[in-house]
Amino acid sequence: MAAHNNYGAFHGDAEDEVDSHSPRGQQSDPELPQAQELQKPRLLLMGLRRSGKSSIERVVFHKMSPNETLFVESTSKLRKESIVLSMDLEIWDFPGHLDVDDPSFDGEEVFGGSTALVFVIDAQDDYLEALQRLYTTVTRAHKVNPEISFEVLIHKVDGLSDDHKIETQRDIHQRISDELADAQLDNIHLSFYLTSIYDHSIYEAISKVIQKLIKQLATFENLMNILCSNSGVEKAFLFDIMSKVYIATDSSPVDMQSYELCSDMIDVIFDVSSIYGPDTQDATLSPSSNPNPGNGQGHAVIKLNNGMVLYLREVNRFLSLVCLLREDNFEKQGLIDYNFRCFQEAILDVFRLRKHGPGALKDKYSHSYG
Ligand SMILES: Nc1nc2c(ncn2[C@@H]2O[C@H](COP(=O)(O)OP(=O)(O)OP(=O)(O)O)[C@@H](O)[C@H]2O)c(=O)[nH]1
Repeated sequence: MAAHNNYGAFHGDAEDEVDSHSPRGQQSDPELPQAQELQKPRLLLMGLRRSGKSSIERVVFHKMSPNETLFVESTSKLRKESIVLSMDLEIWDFPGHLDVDDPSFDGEEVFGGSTALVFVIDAQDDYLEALQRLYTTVTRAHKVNPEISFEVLIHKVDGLSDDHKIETQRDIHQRISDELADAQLDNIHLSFYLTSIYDHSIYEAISKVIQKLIKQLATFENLMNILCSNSGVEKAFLFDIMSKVYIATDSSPVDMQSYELCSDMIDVIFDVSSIYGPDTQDATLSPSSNPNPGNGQGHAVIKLNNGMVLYLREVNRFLSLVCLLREDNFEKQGLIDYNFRCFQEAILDVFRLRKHGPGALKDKYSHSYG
């Protein structure tokens, strides 16, 4: 153990060794791209002390309730975690006192193998020190790994008025852009999100961060566009059901209200199904607390009192599609179901192709292989 190592990570004293965690007892799905054939994307969570990093990770990936995070202890050493969602992911949660200029910090190792750096700024606090840390972290990381993406969460905005939120984002953006420009580093791109664990904003932001890690995102989006335009669907989200992160949506703009409705549907359906649903192998929808996988056949409908319908269809045991459409269009449910089956098959083909290469679909599309 390195005596003066203030992040305790790479010399064997990390708080948790890379610990394979799958929420609610899941195992990796052989149908999905797995770590051995993909390099597992690694997300770094950084920020000052008590900015809310660990809370974000616990709320989104461990289903901790926001109020419980009040009792989360300050992180003293790096926590590494391996998360199995619809994709494998590694998350490294750094303690707030981490100094990337400290000689014991191995920037090559940390930034070299990482895909995204999520920097959390506490918007309820004076953020000048955080901006200074953001600048040093970003410049160091970019030097080591120009491919790494920078995601800045302006966090705890639940305490701010709408005007104040916008002003804070503008100010933070301006200050960091000026500093980077002064150092002639304006080629570094940072994305900003206003977040809070007390509403859906944190899920939306993490969804966007995760989507950047998905190489097949454009294919998923295309498939969703085709499904929506041929089925009269206004908006559709492909959700990772355990985290409620959406890994893809169609290309129409995301409005927060539709996202909240679709995301809440997952909670409602899985809560109801965990109480009233069958708890055996034939469970069609796998309830949140039920380790039995769904079989990709589950579906649920909620008719809203404003003439809209929410329609959920399970794609496989990790993913569900949630659509928002007009009740009139839902009259052609047979057509929607047929289109959904084509969509489901195409999504699963993408995963097979990714895992096994073009040969995986040889029998199915023999004409295209000569
Ligand atoms: N109001 C509000 N409080 C939050 C939010 N997110 C986290 N917190 C609170 O912020 C405090 C610190 O959260 P942590 O997750 O421990 O922060 P951290 O960045 O991991 O802190 P260190 O472990 O010291 O690096 C906790 O009391 C959380 O309840 C948020 O969105 N809004």
